Amino acid sequence: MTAAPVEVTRPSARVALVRIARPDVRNALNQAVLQGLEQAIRAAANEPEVRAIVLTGSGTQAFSAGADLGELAGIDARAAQRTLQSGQRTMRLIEASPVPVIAAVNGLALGGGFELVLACSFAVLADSAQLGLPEAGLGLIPGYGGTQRLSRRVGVPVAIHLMITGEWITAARAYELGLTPVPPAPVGEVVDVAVRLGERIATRGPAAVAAILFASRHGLEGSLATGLELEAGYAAIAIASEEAREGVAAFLDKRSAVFADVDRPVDLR
Ligand SMILES: CCCCCCCCCCCCC[C@H](O)CC(=O)SCCNC(=O)CCNC(=O)[C@H](O)C(C)(C)COP(=O)(O)OP(=O)(O)OC[C@H]1O[C@@H](n2cnc3c(N)ncnc32)[C@H](O)[C@@H]1OP(=O)(O)O
Repeated sequence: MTAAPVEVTRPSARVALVRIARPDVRNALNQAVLQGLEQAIRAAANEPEVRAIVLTGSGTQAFSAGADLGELAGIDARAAQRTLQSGQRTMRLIEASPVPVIAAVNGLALGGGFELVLACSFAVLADSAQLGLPEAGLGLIPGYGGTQRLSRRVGVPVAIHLMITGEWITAARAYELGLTPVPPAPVGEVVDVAVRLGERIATRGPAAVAAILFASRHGLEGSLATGLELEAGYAAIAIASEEAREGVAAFLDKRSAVFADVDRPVDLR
């Protein structure tokens, strides 16, 4: 019997802990994880006594290495679209949760893993953590909200640089960029720091907390919704592309991708 890819525990009465449990593949996000996260967050947010949810990865190497490239390699266009929509739905659920979700980033957060951090309302980074969006090197784009949420955290120039170069940033650099106001913590303490933050949040009025989360996003809501639609459209183009097939195959073959020249850029009309 395969272990559940998402585990939920209760480190304190008011705080639920949701852990991605696929350390052998750096907590990669396959469909089972995305659905498990959706169920876990929905269930925890619907428990009246839960005032905060901490989300982390198993092991100390990765929070999550992003979408499961092994699962992506063999899927057809319809399944790819389903995967895209499933991930977007999970991120949106986390972002819109009236009970704040705190990412306890215990290691690498790459691609969809970084997008998972960006969907959370709070983040505590391990000082050994690194974050990056390598999708363009796979012929993909950040399709789980990264093109919209990163720029809203760190500004468009930095977001574009990170998405196109695929460069990783350290936890210290992420803190400098304002990705989180919480200073990096030792990896062995990152969950405890996040749980303590959850307990502090639990002392605030739960209705007030939910209202602040909704109101603070409202200003972005319209543009965010439009932006996410635009991203979804371009992600759908990318996932059906020869570039993506070559990028994902190259990763799995443990070789560098060789992308053919394009005769024209993506239709920008
Ligand atoms: C075919 C046409 C394309 C169809 C596309 C359909 C798309 C559908 C929707 C997508 C929407 C976008 C979502 C998101 O924005 C996109 C992504 O997240 S893309 C993934 C981005 N992540 C990465 O590129 C990271 C890849 N991993 C690495 O770079 C390295 O593994 C690492 C994380 C830096 C760790 O390196 P090491 O410590 O050296 O360890 P290994 O490399 O040996 O890894 C150990 C083990 O884990 C497996 N693994 C790691 N990452 C992934 C992953 N993302 N998916 C699946 N498996 C992963 C790795 O293969 C090793 O396994 P083993 O070889 O031991 O079996």
